Amino acid sequence: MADFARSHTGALDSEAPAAAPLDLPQRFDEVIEDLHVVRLPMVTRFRGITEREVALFTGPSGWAEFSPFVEYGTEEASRWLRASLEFSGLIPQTTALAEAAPSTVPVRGSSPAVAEAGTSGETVDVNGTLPACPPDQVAPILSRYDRVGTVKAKVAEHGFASLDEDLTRLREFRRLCPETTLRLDANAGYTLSEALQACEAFAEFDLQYFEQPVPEVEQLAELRDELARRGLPIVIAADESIRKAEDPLRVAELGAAEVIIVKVQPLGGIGAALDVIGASGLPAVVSSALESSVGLAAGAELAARLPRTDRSLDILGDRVACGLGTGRLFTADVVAEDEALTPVDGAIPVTRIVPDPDRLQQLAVDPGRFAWWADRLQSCWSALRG
Ligand SMILES: O=C(O)CCC(=O)C1=CC=C[C@@H](O)[C@@H]1C(=O)O
Ligand SMILES: [Mg+2]
Repeated sequence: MADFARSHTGALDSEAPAAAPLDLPQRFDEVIEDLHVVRLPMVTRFRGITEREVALFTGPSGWAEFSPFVEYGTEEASRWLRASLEFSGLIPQTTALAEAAPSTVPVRGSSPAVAEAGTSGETVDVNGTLPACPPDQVAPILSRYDRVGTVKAKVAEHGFASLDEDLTRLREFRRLCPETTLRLDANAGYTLSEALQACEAFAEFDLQYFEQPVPEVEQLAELRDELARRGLPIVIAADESIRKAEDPLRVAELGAAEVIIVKVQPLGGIGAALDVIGASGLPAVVSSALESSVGLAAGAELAARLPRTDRSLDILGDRVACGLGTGRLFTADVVAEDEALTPVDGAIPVTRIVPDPDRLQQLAVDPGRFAWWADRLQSCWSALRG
């Protein structure tokens, strides 16, 4: 049993937990045998960070990752915990998940601790991710992805002020990769009028879609109307606007996006994500939340179960390239390179990951950070109990 911090303050965010209370024991350490917290160094700054802390634990179905970004409060982070508990088998799968395609997946890693290992050999396509970087970094970053057919580039890191740098980086990208499918992601970095100017400027790059140019759902809808009025055929995707069960319906009702980006942990699990996709009726792309291979495995399982509609085929093609290639943004992972879910020829396998104990030790955070994560886990656990 891991040595969990006992100094839990019990201080929760004031809001109610994200979904119906779960019937869980009072303390999570009565259930979780083995908790590890590791720090993964990144090859470059991404989303403002250069290292990523993630917590890993195991349950009846195998290893799962709990890795809300450190600034997230308990209410939001407890959805991430619900996802990890479901993936580890510590809480039952939701109906959508249980009813989806068969779930026998192979196991990779040091010791196949999960009995139901299969040999499906299934893979899902991924996109490369190009962070906001100087133009001379474009080639070295892309070379880490070898033969990837789709790239997602981050723009608007400093809002509209980044536009010139973004255009220089994207021109360098197009010079190097004239045929590669390109997506952009502004992480809600523009106002509506800035987004319109940016779309005018980005139209030359032949985009598959543009992810979350503006923060609000209503602004996304207005942006789409105005793009149509100006005859700019840019497909808008919603990412930050899709976090709770009710969000996709609102996005669909307002016509705010033509594509939704879904992430397993923020949405509360694979089953919840499938519900969200079903409710919206919109084409979906699965993205990572910048996870270790353990967390990426849950994303790959969801990606393998994406419904394919005519609209999805039309916008996203035969095989949806998901944002699950982010293993390439780290310099270390919890399994050896040849077992990690890093893309090879633009795809990753659908498989369960068992971390390597030596790596868990080498990458472990210091006791203070471990105690912080154990405390956070307990807070989220208490919130889920309601
Ligand atoms: O989609 C990808 O290619 C990579 C994942 C990615 O972009 C993200 C991962 C984690 C946090 C987010 O800020 C970011 C995103 O906005 O999609
Ligand atoms: Mg995004």
